Amino acid sequence: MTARIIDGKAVAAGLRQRIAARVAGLGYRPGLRVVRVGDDPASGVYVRNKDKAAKEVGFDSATIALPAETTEAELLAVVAQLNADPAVDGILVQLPLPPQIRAEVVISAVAPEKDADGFHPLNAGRLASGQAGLVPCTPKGVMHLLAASGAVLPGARAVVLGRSNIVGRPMAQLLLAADCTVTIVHSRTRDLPAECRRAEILVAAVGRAEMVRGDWIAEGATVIDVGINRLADGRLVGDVAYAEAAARAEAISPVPGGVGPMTIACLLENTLDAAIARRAPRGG
Ligand SMILES: NC(=O)C1=CN([C@@H]2O[C@H](COP(=O)(O)OP(=O)(O)OC[C@H]3O[C@@H](n4cnc5c(N)ncnc54)[C@H](OP(=O)(O)O)[C@@H]3O)[C@@H](O)[C@H]2O)C=CC1
Ligand SMILES: Nc1nc(=O)c2c([nH]1)NC[C@@H]1CN(c3ccc(C(=O)N[C@@H](CCC(=O)O)C(=O)O)cc3)C=[N+]21
Repeated sequence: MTARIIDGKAVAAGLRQRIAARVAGLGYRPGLRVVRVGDDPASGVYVRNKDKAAKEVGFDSATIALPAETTEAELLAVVAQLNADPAVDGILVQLPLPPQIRAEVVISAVAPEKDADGFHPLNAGRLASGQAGLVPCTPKGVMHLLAASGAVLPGARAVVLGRSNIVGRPMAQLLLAADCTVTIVHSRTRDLPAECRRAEILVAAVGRAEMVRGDWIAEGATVIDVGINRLADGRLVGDVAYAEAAARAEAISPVPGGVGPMTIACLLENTLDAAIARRAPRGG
């Protein structure tokens, strides 16, 4: 058996098309601002891709590039200005930040209703308590991919590999909200291969190139690979050994062309949802 490929590029293109159609009917351009501190080359590519995708769906999008020596207070002042700007619907502060800036302080300073990343503790708390809010883009993109692949979630055993605030934890919350039986595994888990082999749905977000081997995968599982790892030879690989896993899985997402494009499409979706919620408040 060789697995069906879950084509994130195609699913993301479809999502962007639906977003563009909704934007065309609005009568205004949703505003997105991406703030970048320093010039980490990897971030540069992502930031450019975000800006390009946002403009293509009709957003008013701009990147604010600040020097690497920017202080926390200076960054907070920029965030405050964006919070107060009525033309701005979505704010994203690109991570990682330089060491003199505390990421959690900056994340908490973004207005929760403009938090396009869904990283603010209020939005994280809403997700954990089953309330509506802005949801982190990468796990949200994974849910779109699972839906597109036809995976049946209620009652399914799902294993999430990784527990970061950006991917693993919110991923587990979304799968739980979709009625999966969820297990989170991490660096202190005793027997990772055995835990992963129990998964009907496996989401890998560890940041370790090809750590998940073929014999960690149950026959017929759906595998979503969030990992983006650049090898010494320049190749981009996921957290899953793709060929080995594809020999056992029923469906699998590739890297590149899997979760990555979905993350960007969901950033646009969050910004559009934020614009609609903020500009047309219920009862207002
Ligand atoms: N496709 C996309 O759009 C995105 C992709 N990514 C990619 O996803 C991956 C994960 O990102 P992120 O969550 O931010 O990473 P973090 O480094 O923040 O978290 C990694 C998690 O994996 C766990 N882990 C690390 N090493 C091991 C190990 N050897 N065995 C078991 N568990 C381990 C850690 O456990 P512990 O908590 O115990 O330390 C931690 O919970 C990266 O490759 C990143 O590049 C990230 C964001 C977006
Ligand atoms: N505040 C914040 N929010 C983020 O969402 C955020 C961040 N900071 N910092 C960095 C990570 C990483 N990330 C990716 C986005 C798109 C691709 C992507 O489009 N990847 C393509 C192409 C990859 C390539 O060719 O380099 C793919 O996988 O097919 C990957 C990774 C968002 N992140």
